[in-house]
Amino acid sequence: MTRMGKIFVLYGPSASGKTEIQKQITSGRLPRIITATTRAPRDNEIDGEHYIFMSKSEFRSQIENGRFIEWTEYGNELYGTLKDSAENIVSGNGSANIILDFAGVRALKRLYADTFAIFIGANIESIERRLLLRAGTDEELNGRLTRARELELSPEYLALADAVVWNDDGADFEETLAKVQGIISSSM
Ligand SMILES: Nc1ncnc2c1ncn2[C@@H]1O[C@H](COP(=O)(O)OP(=O)(O)OP(=O)(O)O)[C@@H](O)[C@H]1O
Ligand SMILES: Nc1nc2c(ncn2[C@@H]2O[C@H](COP(=O)(O)O)[C@@H](O)[C@H]2O)c(=O)[nH]1
Repeated sequence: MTRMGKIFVLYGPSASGKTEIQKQITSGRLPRIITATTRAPRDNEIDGEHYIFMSKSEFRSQIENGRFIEWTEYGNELYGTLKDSAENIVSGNGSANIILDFAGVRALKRLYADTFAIFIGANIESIERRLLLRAGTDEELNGRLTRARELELSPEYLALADAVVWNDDGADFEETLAKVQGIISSSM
């Protein structure tokens, strides 16, 4: 399929700033594809806005019915992109943005040649500080830190990126945002 637009994927370690960046880059010209998850909503998260929240049995039944273009397991939870959420955007000519993990970036790149992956990184100290501020269990915190150390900050993970932006503590968030916006504008 020939499309004019691109799908900009933000990926990277937990707490690197993907969601904060996504809030600022999402617009009529660059809508966001809302994904689905079985994890519990965080305090500020609204069903249908931040994620489509569903039970594991519902998620599994949607997998069996072929409703996902891709899905993954992260921690002990399932995450996936529903065809319905993506189809208006990917069947048109416009661009869109989405947050995915490593498996999701690989899957989307296989499905859509016009996928542009932006790695949003942060050093492990920043990730740990931010995760400690976020309500969550010790198990979740440790799982996310281990995953960041062992996988999400690895050269293999970064190798999928078409562009890399670091957002460590101490970096001015506005500058991070300007870098991401510059990358998107010049690639759209
Ligand atoms: N440059 C920065 N300096 C300090 N704090 C930051 C910076 N950028 C983002 N943060 C903060 O870090 C926290 C994590 O950010 P965010 O939720 O966007 O991360 P994420 O990559 O979407 O995480 P996850 O993948 O775990 O959902 C938020 O509280 C956010 O405000
Ligand atoms: N492959 C996919 N990965 C996804 C999807 N939605 C989110 N994610 C990734 O999951 C982790 C954890 O997210 P969190 O909100 O619990 O912090 C993160 O890396 C996201 O990028 C999806 O539909 N498919």
